[in-house]
Amino acid sequence: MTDVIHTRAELVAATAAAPDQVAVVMTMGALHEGHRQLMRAARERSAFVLVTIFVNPLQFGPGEDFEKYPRTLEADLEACRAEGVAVVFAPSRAEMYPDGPPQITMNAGPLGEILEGASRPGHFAGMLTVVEKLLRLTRADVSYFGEKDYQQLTLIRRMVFDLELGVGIAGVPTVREPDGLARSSRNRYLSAAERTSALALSRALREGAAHDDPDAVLATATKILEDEPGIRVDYLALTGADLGPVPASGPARLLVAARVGGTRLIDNVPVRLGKGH
Ligand SMILES: Nc1ncnc2c1ncn2[C@@H]1O[C@H](COP(=O)(O)OP(=O)(O)OP(=O)(O)O)[C@@H](O)[C@H]1O
Ligand SMILES: CC(C)(CO)[C@@H](O)C(=O)[O-]
Ligand code: BAL
Repeated sequence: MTDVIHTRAELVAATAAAPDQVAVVMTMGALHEGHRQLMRAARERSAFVLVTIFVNPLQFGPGEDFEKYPRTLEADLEACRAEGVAVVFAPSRAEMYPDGPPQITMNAGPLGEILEGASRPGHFAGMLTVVEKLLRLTRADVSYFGEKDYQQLTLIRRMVFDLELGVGIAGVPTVREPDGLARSSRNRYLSAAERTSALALSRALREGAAHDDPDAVLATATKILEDEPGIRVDYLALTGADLGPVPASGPARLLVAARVGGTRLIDNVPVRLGKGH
């Protein structure tokens, strides 16, 4: 049985009665296989999985897709029931921000300024603010996030470390379509032709990551992206696994963001640099 609740009072009652650790999966709804993988990972750890569904206005900039973001609550609840989720918390905007937009918000620091942060100013401050609130409101023991949003995951880990939030953060590898496209709620905006163009992102990352030399990684990925006329690349970046400088050898990350028609997509993969890795 999955309880669907909308208020803080109901949330307090639900978590007080939790029979196990509170394992939280935070989402903006329009649930797909990627979200379901997070729920399954959470279920392995706890009998009490709580999913939040909230399209957080604070993390959307002017001209972004806050209004048109897909809202599919009934189908989302079906997915949560099928995954054995104990509680779905789907608050209204007023429930989350009873006094309007908060005056005190998170500062995402220097890691919040690069890549996604450079393209979406204020996005990570808004994201961290709601994640911190949801960690507290749900009394989470552990929370699960996808590597698809790798910079988000990295920043959440950093916030938990820097602010001693005392909650576990678990990362889950990106779930892909059989042809490689990373699952995303925004994929449903794509026409058939755009979806074909969008495949260049995962192909560029996959073929780039097959190399162990940074120049070859970037040259391979760049060529594939340049050869696809249906996309406009926002960034392609090779970083350390912590999003810092590229190491001479060892784990690194290759990240991309691009517009396909009117849709902005992101993706990333791990890379092993240096011979013998
Ligand atoms: N393909 C995926 N594989 C693994 N985790 C995912 C995937 N897609 C989303 N997630 C994770 O699900 C959680 C909720 O993400 P969100 O609701 O924004 O979905 P989304 O599909 O990333 O949406 P969008 O792409 O439109 O931002 C995040 O932790 C996110 O990283
Ligand atoms: C973590 C999150 C639910 C916060 O709004 C959102 O950024 C997302 O869906 O990845
Ligand atoms: N998936 C990250 C949330 C966002 O794009 O706003």
